[in-house]
Amino acid sequence: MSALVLDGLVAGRRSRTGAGFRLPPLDMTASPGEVIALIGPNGAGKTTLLKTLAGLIPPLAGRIDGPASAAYLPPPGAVSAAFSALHLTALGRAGLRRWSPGLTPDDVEAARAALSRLDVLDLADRPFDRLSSGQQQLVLIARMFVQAAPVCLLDEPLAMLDPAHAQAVEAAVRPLAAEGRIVLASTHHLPFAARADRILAIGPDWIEVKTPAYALGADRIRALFGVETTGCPCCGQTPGFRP
Ligand SMILES: Nc1ncnc2c1ncn2[C@@H]1O[C@H](COP(=O)(O)OP(=O)(O)OP(=O)(O)O)[C@@H](O)[C@H]1O
Repeated sequence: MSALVLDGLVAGRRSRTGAGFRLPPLDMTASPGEVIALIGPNGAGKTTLLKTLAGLIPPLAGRIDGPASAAYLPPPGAVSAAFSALHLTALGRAGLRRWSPGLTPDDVEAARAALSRLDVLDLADRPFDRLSSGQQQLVLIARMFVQAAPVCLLDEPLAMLDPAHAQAVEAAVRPLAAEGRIVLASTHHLPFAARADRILAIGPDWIEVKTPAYALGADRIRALFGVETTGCPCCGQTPGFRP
């Protein structure tokens, strides 16, 4: 799998008057197997950047080179589907095989394996729309496993989750990368960001990609959120760092 190379990428939103939202230029190379956490205050531009990387919003300037396809996981509650969890997971394979009027045995097998891997095979026959937010997140991450996308973009995967589901979702993220994918995940949960390989922080007029130890230092947290803390401004938990 190849690296994701951002060369002077400017993500933003155009407005009719031309004065839309615009992030500073971003230069970054992400390697296969890397987990990068996106942090920044509300409205900083995390979703805008992820959607730009997913090809859902055109860049305002610069280049995105590397893998041709990316899978985008929207924030919890954003996906509505009347299919079963198994069906929705299996549909992740739609781009990988010839057109078929229904699911093939291979689709079903791949979906069952992915759901089982995330310990949610018991949800297979449940309608996706009737699952809780945390259950839906796990199913959508299972779909990422069958999608085989080299870049996985997760928009606040831990939002609205209780500690147990947050732990389960976080535990599912690292294996996505361990299979050689590049994972970018936005979050307001700094202990989760602390366990990433690198942190992409979006400030008021700056953007930087640093180690967790640097990005979560008191100075950078103050610059980013305007709060005095060495722990997570949301939960007070002290971030831990990967060795
Ligand atoms: N569809 C849209 N059209 C125009 N501007 C938008 C649109 N969506 C978001 N914006 C603006 O773009 C800026 C960045 O928003 P974005 O959703 O990317 O921030 P975020 O960092 O993901 O925020 P949060 O942490 O609150 O989810 C904000 O000023 C927002 O108002």
